[in-house]
Amino acid sequence: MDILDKTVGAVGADCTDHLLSDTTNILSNLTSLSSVESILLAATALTYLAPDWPKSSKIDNFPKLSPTALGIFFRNSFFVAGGTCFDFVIVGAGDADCVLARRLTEVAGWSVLLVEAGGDPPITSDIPGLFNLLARSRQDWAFYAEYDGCTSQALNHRRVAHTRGKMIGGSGCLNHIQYLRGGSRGYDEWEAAGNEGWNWENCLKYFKKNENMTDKNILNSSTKSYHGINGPSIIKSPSVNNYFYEKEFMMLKAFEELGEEIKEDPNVPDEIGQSREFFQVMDQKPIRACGARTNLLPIKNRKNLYLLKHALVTKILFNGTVATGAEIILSTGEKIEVCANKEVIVSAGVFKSPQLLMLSGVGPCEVLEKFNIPVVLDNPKVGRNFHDHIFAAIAVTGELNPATSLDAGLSLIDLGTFPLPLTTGLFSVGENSTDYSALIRHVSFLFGSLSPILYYACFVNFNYNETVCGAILKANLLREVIFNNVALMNPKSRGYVTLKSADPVDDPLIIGNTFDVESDLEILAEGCQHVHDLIQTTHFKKVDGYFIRPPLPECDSLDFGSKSYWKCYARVMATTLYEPVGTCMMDPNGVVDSNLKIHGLEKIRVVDASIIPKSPTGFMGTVVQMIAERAADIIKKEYCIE
Ligand SMILES: Cc1cc2nc3c(=O)[nH]c(=O)nc-3n(C[C@H](O)[C@H](O)[C@H](O)COP(=O)(O)OP(=O)(O)OC[C@H]3O[C@@H](n4cnc5c(N)ncnc54)[C@H](O)[C@@H]3O)c2cc1C
Repeated sequence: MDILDKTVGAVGADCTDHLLSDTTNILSNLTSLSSVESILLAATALTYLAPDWPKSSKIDNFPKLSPTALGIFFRNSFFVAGGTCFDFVIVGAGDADCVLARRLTEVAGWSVLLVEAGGDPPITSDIPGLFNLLARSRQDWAFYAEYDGCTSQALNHRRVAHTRGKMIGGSGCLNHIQYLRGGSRGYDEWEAAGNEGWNWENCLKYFKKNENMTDKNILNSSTKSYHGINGPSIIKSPSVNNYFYEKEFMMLKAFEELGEEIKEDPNVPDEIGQSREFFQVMDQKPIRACGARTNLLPIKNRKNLYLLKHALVTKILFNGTVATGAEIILSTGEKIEVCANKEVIVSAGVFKSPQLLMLSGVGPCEVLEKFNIPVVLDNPKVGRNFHDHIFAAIAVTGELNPATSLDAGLSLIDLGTFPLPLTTGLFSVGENSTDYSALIRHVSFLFGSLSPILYYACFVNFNYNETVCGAILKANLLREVIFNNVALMNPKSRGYVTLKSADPVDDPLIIGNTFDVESDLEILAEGCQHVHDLIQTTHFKKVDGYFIRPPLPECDSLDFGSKSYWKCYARVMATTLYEPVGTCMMDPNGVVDSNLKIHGLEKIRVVDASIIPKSPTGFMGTVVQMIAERAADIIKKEYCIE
């Protein structure tokens, strides 16, 4: 039985239940396009060599020995025995962990063990244009939120698909590597909520510390002072060819006609404006420059760095309220325990971190009791405050030009043209155009006609159903499609993550509560309507561009263009922009304090996207790397290391 068949809750009274509609003929023809993708993949793979990722430490039944001493003799093949002690045991080797590993192992006297459930990133991760293929692959945890009976009916199985990386580098190795920090206000709000030191000025310091901006235009501009040039994260704008340059310019112009300002540099803290995109891409080669490559690879031979791959942390061990280590299941099925002299750092991401804490006895008492988990600390906030940048897609057609498919296809090989997104920007809806709470971000992706990548993006990445993707792919047979992600930046609704069972191998239970607060839906609906108006601009009129209106049984009886239509559209089309946060919230009354230590416990911190109390308007990978940079400094300071 398909795992998804287990899902699907009750359908709300006012929501029509239309699960999967008729498959179109077109669609079945288009499935053969995956062979195009295979050819492109094979051709592109030839131009790459897989990097020599750090080796996993060997596991043996050695008695307790100093890992540092062993490391001297067994570089890359040292032993981690049950009971071995490290100064820091880090759960995960994801986006935050790679930064932490780099910074903490700078202290030669500290030993650091990363325990990662996945293995090495595959070649599809290296090639930026192929990141779509990683969704639902072995490297994706592939979580799904529960159906709430009322939203996201246009998705397969009516469930939001939460892709999360399961490999060295975590989600950073399958994300879209767009580099966007967001506005200053988002960070200042963290401090205003009682999280001392987490303000824009301080965060900027750590964004810069992490950054190696290589874009010549930015480095020669007045915004240079906002950027770092000595950090590990390589940032650049893609060197676009004429085709993409022209399209980028066209989109910026179209948004300008809709009344929006054009910005040269999206990473200065102004809130509102449209700009082209910046990415984490290697400087000379178009290879993903995610945290694993830029932070972990360069330090893989440090003698105080230890790594266990294909190893799942199943429990944090406590002595009273003091964290002492971790229980780990190895790929062989063997269970071992390691101990942490200084700290355990939980960095397993927004879904797995709260799950692991609960499995270890830290969380809401009633949940722990339900699953017979001995209580270490009753904290009702663990798993709460879950929120995301929810988006609805507005797809419009561009030029009627079959030849562009060649350009789009070739862009996978000529990676100088990657990535496909053209522009991004923030705008505000509602009567007050500077209303911060009503901010919307759009990301516009261009797909040349007959694009296999659009097929993947629609079905696999965004998980839209056959009816929706059928309409979009039909339009794409002969025309370019501009796929706009219209995303809510400051949602008030909050969901939660909790346990499905006491089995650490089980997925956590994810409840989105997406539009619990009605104004969230109203703002997203207005955003959709605004982006739909692109078709009224000069370029789109010239090329007879149109909005690809997918058949939506829940909405089709409503007046097209009315407020109620757009509200219905936004509700039914709602899905994730992959930026969930908040489940181990940093707050004086939350889960961690401003030093990221868990309230009420000792020798344990959380450092990942789960600590974000309220989503800023940037992309979360960018934000998480900054958080890890600052966390490393906080830790060093506590141990009096300069
Ligand atoms: C498809 C997609 C596109 C995105 N696009 C962008 C973008 O363009 N720009 C951007 O800035 N952000 C983007 N993001 C968001 C960004 O990638 C994430 O927010 C960020 O990487 C999260 O980092 P993290 O450290 O919190 O978690 P992760 O990077 O997910 O790391 C968690 C790690 O812990 C491991 N783990 C979990 N549980 C255990 C356990 N029990 N034992 C051992 N290991 C465990 C996981 O396997 C994983 O490696 C995107 C995300 C996705 C999924």
